[in-house]
Amino acid sequence: MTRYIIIGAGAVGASLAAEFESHGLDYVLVGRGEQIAHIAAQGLTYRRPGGTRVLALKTADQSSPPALKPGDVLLLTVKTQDVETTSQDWAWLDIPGGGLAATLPIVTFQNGLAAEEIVLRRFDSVHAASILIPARYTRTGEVTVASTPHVGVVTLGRFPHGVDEITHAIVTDLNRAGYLAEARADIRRWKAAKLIHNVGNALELFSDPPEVHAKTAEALAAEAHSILQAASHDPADPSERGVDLSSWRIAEITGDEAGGKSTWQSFVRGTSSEVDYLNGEIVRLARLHGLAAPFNAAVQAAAATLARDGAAPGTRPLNLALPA
Ligand SMILES: NC(=O)C1=CN([C@@H]2O[C@H](COP(=O)(O)OP(=O)(O)OC[C@H]3O[C@@H](n4cnc5c(N)ncnc54)[C@H](OP(=O)(O)O)[C@@H]3O)[C@@H](O)[C@H]2O)C=CC1
Ligand SMILES: CC(C)(CO)C(=O)C(=O)O
Repeated sequence: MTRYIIIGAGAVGASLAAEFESHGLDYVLVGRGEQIAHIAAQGLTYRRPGGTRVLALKTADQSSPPALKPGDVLLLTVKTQDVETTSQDWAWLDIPGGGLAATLPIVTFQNGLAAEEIVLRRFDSVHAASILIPARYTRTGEVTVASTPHVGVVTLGRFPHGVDEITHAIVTDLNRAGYLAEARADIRRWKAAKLIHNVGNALELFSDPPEVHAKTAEALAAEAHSILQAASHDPADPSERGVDLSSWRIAEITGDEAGGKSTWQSFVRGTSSEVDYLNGEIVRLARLHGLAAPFNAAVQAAAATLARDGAAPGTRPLNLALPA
């Protein structure tokens, strides 16, 4: 059985560990700070639509990683801004008995387009995952996943393109663990499609009325789509999915307010946000191609200044001037 080394014990990583534990897959969850110390000592409080469980998980602190074995697969579930350091820390670890961790397959779960390019500098077998999951981590030791009946939807492919035996084996294990997973040879198109959605994440940080947010989200997405196309990214269309999402839905879980995407969670926890790799990726691509992305640039700057000023989410309007 493959052992998965899940690096990053937040919303995506801890929920993967909880599902692997519940479905008999082998794994170790590697985290840092209070979060992993709490999970190791008291278990993970795992909230799902069917109820809340406290799960004892196999854990390690990043300061003393588990001894690696040939056949291990690394699942990278940190935010994009932590991918450079994390992949450097892991790539050059020895596998006792021979070889370096850089020879092991690694799966990048990050939103945006940057993670795979970073990891590919050190790892050969890079598998990119695009994950749709309403996972929330705002309280130490606790993760909520409100979707049902499947935990999340994962599209997975070898980066930059193709699928291999390892891709298929990981997809099989994710399906066993309760995810709706499929292998795709054109994973960059799926990552680009998800980014069009994620450029709207930052809107939850601002206090404008919902109808203004809805219009702003449309403008951000349209701008992202046209810049991605200009940069030859050809985002996938949802109709191309090989899995049926018709029964997949988000349920209400008592005790958690609605909304709360990953960017908002970072602000609530007072940690760094991924905005420079979401809206900032669109801005970067626009600049590389002699174009402009004014809406995404404005949202990136507004989120950055909110963080710079240590202001809480929801305390300022965005006040973005949209075309009539
Ligand atoms: N949350 C969600 O619902 C979704 C998230 N995603 C994407 O998944 C990726 C992960 O997001 P998410 O799970 O929300 O992020 P979280 O911030 O919840 O979790 C990341 C965890 O990684 C930890 N970490 C950072 N660096 C290291 C390190 N060197 N060693 C060990 N642990 C480390 C962080 O610790 P610390 O807190 O100390 O920084 C944090 O606990 C992101 O790219 C996000 O965009 C995609 C779909 C949905
Ligand atoms: C929850 C989801 C799927 C919504 O955009 C996400 O990708 C995020 O929170 O970053």
